Amino acid sequence: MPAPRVKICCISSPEEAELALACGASALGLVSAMPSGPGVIDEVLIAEITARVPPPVATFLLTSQTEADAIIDQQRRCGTSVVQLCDYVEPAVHVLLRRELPGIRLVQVIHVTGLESVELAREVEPRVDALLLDSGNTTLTVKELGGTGRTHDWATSRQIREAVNVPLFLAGGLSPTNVAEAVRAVEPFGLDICSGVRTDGKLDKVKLVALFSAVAAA
Ligand SMILES: O=C(O)c1ccccc1N[C@@H]1O[C@H](COP(=O)(O)O)[C@@H](O)[C@H]1O
Repeated sequence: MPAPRVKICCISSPEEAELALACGASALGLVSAMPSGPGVIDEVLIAEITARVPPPVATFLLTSQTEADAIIDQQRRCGTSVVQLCDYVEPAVHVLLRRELPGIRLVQVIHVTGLESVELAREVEPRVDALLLDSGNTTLTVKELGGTGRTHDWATSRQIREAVNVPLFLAGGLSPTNVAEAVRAVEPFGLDICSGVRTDGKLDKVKLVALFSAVAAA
Protein backbone atom coordinates (compact mmCIF):
# COMPACT_ATOMS: atom_id res chain seq x y z
CA MET A 1 0.00 0.00 0.00
CA PRO A 2 1.48 3.43 -0.92
CA ALA A 3 1.85 5.92 1.95
CA PRO A 4 -1.35 7.96 2.27
CA ARG A 5 -1.43 11.60 1.18
CA VAL A 6 -1.75 14.06 4.05
CA LYS A 7 -4.10 17.02 4.12
CA ILE A 8 -3.45 19.53 6.91
CA CYS A 9 -6.64 21.29 7.83
CA CYS A 10 -7.65 24.47 9.69
CA ILE A 11 -4.88 26.49 7.99
CA SER A 12 -5.22 30.02 9.35
CA SER A 13 -2.44 32.06 7.69
CA PRO A 14 -0.02 32.01 4.73
CA GLU A 15 2.73 31.10 7.21
CA GLU A 16 0.81 28.01 8.40
CA ALA A 17 0.29 27.02 4.76
CA GLU A 18 4.05 27.30 4.10
CA LEU A 19 4.89 25.26 7.19
CA ALA A 20 2.43 22.49 6.31
CA LEU A 21 3.79 22.28 2.75
CA ALA A 22 7.42 22.32 3.93
CA CYS A 23 6.67 19.34 6.18
CA GLY A 24 5.11 17.35 3.31
CA ALA A 25 1.39 18.15 3.08
CA SER A 26 -0.25 17.34 -0.26
CA ALA A 27 -3.35 19.38 0.46
CA LEU A 28 -4.52 22.20 2.72
CA GLY A 29 -7.94 22.63 4.34
CA LEU A 30 -9.51 26.07 4.80
CA VAL A 31 -12.56 26.18 7.06
CA SER A 32 -15.31 28.68 6.22
CA ALA A 33 -18.26 29.54 8.49
CA MET A 34 -19.36 26.56 10.60
CA PRO A 35 -21.89 26.05 13.42
CA SER A 36 -19.00 24.92 15.67
CA GLY A 37 -15.30 24.08 15.53
CA PRO A 38 -11.90 25.64 16.17
CA GLY A 39 -10.68 26.21 12.61
CA VAL A 40 -13.00 28.80 11.07
CA ILE A 41 -11.44 31.73 9.21
CA ASP A 42 -12.83 34.57 7.11
CA GLU A 43 -13.42 33.96 3.40
CA VAL A 44 -11.17 36.91 2.48
CA LEU A 45 -8.31 35.16 4.27
CA ILE A 46 -9.20 31.84 2.59
CA ALA A 47 -8.91 33.54 -0.82
CA GLU A 48 -5.61 35.18 0.16
CA ILE A 49 -4.04 31.92 1.34
CA THR A 50 -5.38 29.98 -1.66
CA ALA A 51 -3.88 32.49 -4.12
CA ARG A 52 -0.41 31.88 -2.64
CA VAL A 53 -0.50 28.07 -2.77
CA PRO A 54 1.49 26.56 -5.69
CA PRO A 55 -0.75 24.90 -8.32
CA PRO A 56 0.00 21.19 -7.65
CA VAL A 57 -1.22 21.51 -4.06
CA ALA A 58 -4.95 20.98 -3.55
CA THR A 59 -6.81 23.62 -1.56
CA PHE A 60 -10.01 22.38 0.11
CA LEU A 61 -12.79 24.85 0.95
CA LEU A 62 -14.70 23.36 3.89
CA THR A 63 -18.32 24.46 3.74
CA SER A 64 -21.37 23.96 5.96
CA GLN A 65 -23.66 25.25 3.22
CA THR A 66 -26.17 22.79 1.76
CA GLU A 67 -27.73 24.79 -1.10
CA ALA A 68 -26.00 24.70 -4.50
CA ASP A 69 -26.17 28.45 -5.18
CA ALA A 70 -24.57 29.34 -1.85
CA ILE A 71 -21.77 26.78 -2.32
CA ILE A 72 -21.08 27.91 -5.90
CA ASP A 73 -20.84 31.57 -4.84
CA GLN A 74 -18.59 30.67 -1.95
CA GLN A 75 -16.18 28.63 -4.11
CA ARG A 76 -15.99 31.47 -6.64
CA ARG A 77 -15.15 33.96 -3.87
CA CYS A 78 -12.48 31.70 -2.37
CA GLY A 79 -10.90 30.18 -5.51
CA THR A 80 -10.05 26.76 -4.01
CA SER A 81 -9.49 23.68 -6.18
CA VAL A 82 -11.73 21.43 -4.07
CA VAL A 83 -15.04 21.85 -2.21
CA GLN A 84 -15.42 19.73 0.92
CA LEU A 85 -19.10 19.35 1.79
CA CYS A 86 -19.17 18.93 5.56
CA ASP A 87 -22.94 18.43 5.90
CA TYR A 88 -25.39 16.19 4.06
CA VAL A 89 -26.56 17.64 0.73
CA GLU A 90 -29.34 16.43 -1.55
CA PRO A 91 -28.22 14.46 -4.64
CA ALA A 92 -29.38 17.30 -6.92
CA VAL A 93 -26.86 19.60 -5.22
CA HIS A 94 -23.93 17.38 -6.28
CA VAL A 95 -25.29 17.41 -9.84
CA LEU A 96 -25.58 21.21 -9.90
CA LEU A 97 -22.12 21.70 -8.42
CA ARG A 98 -20.62 19.44 -11.10
CA ARG A 99 -22.35 21.45 -13.82
CA GLU A 100 -21.58 24.93 -12.47
CA LEU A 101 -18.08 24.31 -11.10
CA PRO A 102 -16.27 22.41 -13.90
CA GLY A 103 -12.78 21.35 -12.84
CA ILE A 104 -13.52 21.77 -9.14
CA ARG A 105 -13.30 18.49 -7.23
CA LEU A 106 -16.10 17.51 -4.85
CA VAL A 107 -15.37 15.76 -1.58
CA GLN A 108 -18.34 14.63 0.51
CA VAL A 109 -17.86 14.19 4.26
CA ILE A 110 -19.52 11.17 5.86
CA HIS A 111 -19.74 11.40 9.64
CA VAL A 112 -19.22 7.80 10.68
CA THR A 113 -21.91 6.73 13.14
CA GLY A 114 -22.65 3.09 12.32
CA LEU A 115 -23.61 0.76 9.51
CA GLU A 116 -25.93 3.40 8.05
CA SER A 117 -22.75 5.32 7.16
CA VAL A 118 -21.67 2.46 4.88
CA GLU A 119 -24.97 2.71 3.00
CA LEU A 120 -24.71 6.49 2.76
CA ALA A 121 -21.16 6.26 1.39
CA ARG A 122 -22.25 3.79 -1.30
CA GLU A 123 -25.17 6.01 -2.26
CA VAL A 124 -23.08 9.22 -2.51
CA GLU A 125 -19.95 7.76 -4.14
CA PRO A 126 -21.04 7.98 -7.82
CA ARG A 127 -21.61 11.74 -7.59
CA VAL A 128 -18.32 12.87 -5.99
CA ASP A 129 -14.55 12.66 -6.50
CA ALA A 130 -13.71 11.44 -3.00
CA LEU A 131 -15.21 10.72 0.40
CA LEU A 132 -13.88 11.97 3.73
CA LEU A 133 -14.77 10.07 6.89
CA ASP A 134 -15.03 12.22 10.00
CA SER A 135 -16.47 12.12 13.53
CA GLY A 136 -19.08 14.90 13.57
CA ASN A 137 -22.64 14.78 14.82
CA THR A 138 -25.24 16.38 12.57
CA THR A 139 -28.15 15.58 14.93
CA LEU A 140 -27.14 18.05 17.67
CA THR A 141 -28.97 21.37 17.98
CA VAL A 142 -25.62 23.02 17.23
CA LYS A 143 -24.24 20.65 14.61
CA GLU A 144 -20.70 19.32 14.80
CA LEU A 145 -19.44 19.11 11.22
CA GLY A 146 -15.78 18.37 12.03
CA GLY A 147 -12.84 19.63 14.03
CA THR A 148 -13.99 17.53 17.01
CA GLY A 149 -10.61 16.00 17.89
CA ARG A 150 -12.48 12.67 18.32
CA THR A 151 -11.80 9.39 16.58
CA HIS A 152 -14.63 7.14 15.42
CA ASP A 153 -14.96 3.40 14.85
CA TRP A 154 -12.22 2.65 12.32
CA ALA A 155 -13.68 -0.82 11.69
CA THR A 156 -16.69 0.91 10.12
CA SER A 157 -14.33 3.18 8.15
CA ARG A 158 -12.57 0.06 6.88
CA GLN A 159 -15.91 -1.37 5.77
CA ILE A 160 -16.61 1.84 3.87
CA ARG A 161 -13.19 1.71 2.22
CA GLU A 162 -13.89 -1.80 1.02
CA ALA A 163 -17.40 -0.86 -0.19
CA VAL A 164 -16.50 2.13 -2.38
CA ASN A 165 -14.23 2.81 -5.34
CA VAL A 166 -13.47 6.52 -4.92
CA PRO A 167 -10.44 7.74 -2.93
CA LEU A 168 -11.13 7.89 0.80
CA PHE A 169 -9.70 10.36 3.32
CA LEU A 170 -9.74 9.49 7.03
CA ALA A 171 -10.22 12.33 9.55
CA GLY A 172 -11.24 12.75 13.17
CA GLY A 173 -8.86 12.92 16.13
CA LEU A 174 -5.76 11.80 14.22
CA SER A 175 -2.42 12.67 15.82
CA PRO A 176 1.24 11.57 15.76
CA THR A 177 0.45 8.92 18.38
CA ASN A 178 -2.50 7.17 16.72
CA VAL A 179 -2.02 7.83 13.00
CA ALA A 180 0.01 4.68 12.27
CA GLU A 181 -2.66 2.48 13.84
CA ALA A 182 -5.33 4.36 11.84
CA VAL A 183 -3.43 3.81 8.58
CA ARG A 184 -3.08 0.08 9.26
CA ALA A 185 -6.74 -0.23 10.27
CA VAL A 186 -8.32 1.65 7.36
CA GLU A 187 -5.65 1.86 4.62
CA PRO A 188 -7.08 5.17 3.37
CA PHE A 189 -5.97 7.08 0.29
CA GLY A 190 -5.46 10.16 2.45
CA LEU A 191 -5.39 11.48 6.01
CA ASP A 192 -6.88 14.74 7.23
CA ILE A 193 -5.71 16.35 10.44
CA CYS A 194 -6.59 19.53 12.33
CA SER A 195 -6.28 19.53 16.14
CA GLY A 196 -3.70 16.71 16.40
CA VAL A 197 -0.91 18.87 14.93
CA ARG A 198 -1.71 22.03 16.89
CA THR A 199 -0.74 23.46 20.29
CA ASP A 200 -2.94 26.20 21.73
CA GLY A 201 -4.63 26.43 18.32
CA LYS A 202 -1.38 27.05 16.39
CA LEU A 203 0.19 24.68 13.89
CA ASP A 204 3.07 22.97 15.75
CA LYS A 205 6.17 22.07 13.71
CA VAL A 206 7.28 19.39 16.19
CA LYS A 207 3.90 17.64 15.98
CA LEU A 208 3.82 18.00 12.20
CA VAL A 209 7.25 16.39 11.81
CA ALA A 210 6.24 13.60 14.21
CA LEU A 211 3.04 13.03 12.24
CA PHE A 212 4.80 12.73 8.88
CA SER A 213 7.40 10.36 10.41
CA ALA A 214 4.65 8.18 11.85
CA VAL A 215 2.83 8.07 8.50
CA ALA A 216 6.03 7.14 6.65
CA ALA A 217 6.75 4.35 9.15
CA ALA A 218 3.22 2.90 9.19
O1 LIG B 1 -11.91 22.49 12.37
C1 LIG B 1 -13.03 22.99 12.29
O2 LIG B 1 -13.34 24.05 12.86
C2 LIG B 1 -14.08 22.31 11.50
C3 LIG B 1 -15.37 22.74 11.68
C4 LIG B 1 -16.40 22.16 10.96
C5 LIG B 1 -16.12 21.19 10.02
C6 LIG B 1 -14.82 20.73 9.84
C7 LIG B 1 -13.78 21.26 10.59
N1 LIG B 1 -12.49 20.76 10.44
C8 LIG B 1 -12.25 19.49 9.83
O3 LIG B 1 -12.45 18.44 10.75
C9 LIG B 1 -11.47 17.43 10.54
C10 LIG B 1 -11.20 16.68 11.80
O4 LIG B 1 -10.67 17.56 12.77
P1 LIG B 1 -9.80 16.98 13.98
O5 LIG B 1 -8.51 16.48 13.37
O6 LIG B 1 -10.61 15.89 14.59
O7 LIG B 1 -9.58 18.14 14.88
C11 LIG B 1 -10.26 18.20 10.09
O8 LIG B 1 -9.37 17.40 9.45
C12 LIG B 1 -10.89 19.29 9.25
O9 LIG B 1 -11.08 18.74 7.94
